[in-house]
Amino acid sequence: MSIPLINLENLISEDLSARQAEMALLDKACREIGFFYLVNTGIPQSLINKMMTTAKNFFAKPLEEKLKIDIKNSPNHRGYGGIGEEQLDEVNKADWKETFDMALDIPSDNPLVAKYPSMYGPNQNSSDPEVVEALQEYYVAAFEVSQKLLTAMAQTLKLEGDFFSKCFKTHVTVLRMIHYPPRPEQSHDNGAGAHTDYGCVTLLLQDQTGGLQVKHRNGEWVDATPIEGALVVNIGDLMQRWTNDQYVSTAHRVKASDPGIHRYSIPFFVEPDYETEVACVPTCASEEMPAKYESVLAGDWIQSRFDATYDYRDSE
Ligand SMILES: O=C(O)CCC(=O)C(=O)O
Ligand SMILES: [Fe+2]
Repeated sequence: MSIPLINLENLISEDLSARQAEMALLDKACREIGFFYLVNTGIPQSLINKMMTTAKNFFAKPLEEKLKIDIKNSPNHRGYGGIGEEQLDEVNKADWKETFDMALDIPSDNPLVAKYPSMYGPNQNSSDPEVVEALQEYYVAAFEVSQKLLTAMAQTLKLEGDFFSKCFKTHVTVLRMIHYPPRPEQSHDNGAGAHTDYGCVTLLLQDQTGGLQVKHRNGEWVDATPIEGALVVNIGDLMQRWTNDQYVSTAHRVKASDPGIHRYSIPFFVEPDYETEVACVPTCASEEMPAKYESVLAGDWIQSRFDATYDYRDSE
């Protein structure tokens, strides 16, 4: 079993037959494994390289400096998360990784901030302007890719093209940088514990180290071997729910890095406006296959999943 490859250029092609052929591949990937490589994304290699350098530079800063923007001081989950902060696998050890999260910077006087303070609000930025600038540039580029992809997914599901993308006005999409330092002892094999992602789709930029594994339906763990210039895309739980389990949100994990190895990855968690009502899309229900889930607000759903994985949120 391998992870399929989807060409974004074909998905947005003027040539109808090229587009339909790629849409069929996309549909199959979303239904069967929920993971695919996305190539020809239009994100320049220079920006990809800049992001990898940015991640290295950011995490190489002294802990004291990173802790000035500690995620524990952010009501809306922005900033730096130290090693051990997150435990994605509820049974095994905490993840051997450090993280940085940012999203749309919403001024405190926006009513959405008062209404949903744990999701909306300002970022906690690095004091290094180059880091801030690179992250902002990449956020815009990755968002553009996500909207093209969601449009293609809507078309593939025989919905209006803007069915998903219209739900991204004040969205809660998160850009994260992750550093997996070498594991402290041979027995600690958890870079990121086995989990599914919460949102619509995740676009992952990874370095060339490897370590990400995807759980196939037959129980086998498949390596998501890095491909230069490609993003690894996966379906999240919200999209699975939205499509009545037609598109699958698949478990994945990251092995901890070996001695001397540092791995960097940059996921972009594509998540719609908080108040998006997520109810079974019309083309995914029928008499034989009735809607399985109650409608839910996207933000409430994501929030409930967050609470399960972050220790420091338990007391809130
Ligand atoms: O670092 C990776 O390759 C994947 C990370 C991941 O799955 C996540 O943060 O949700
Ligand atoms: Fe993930």
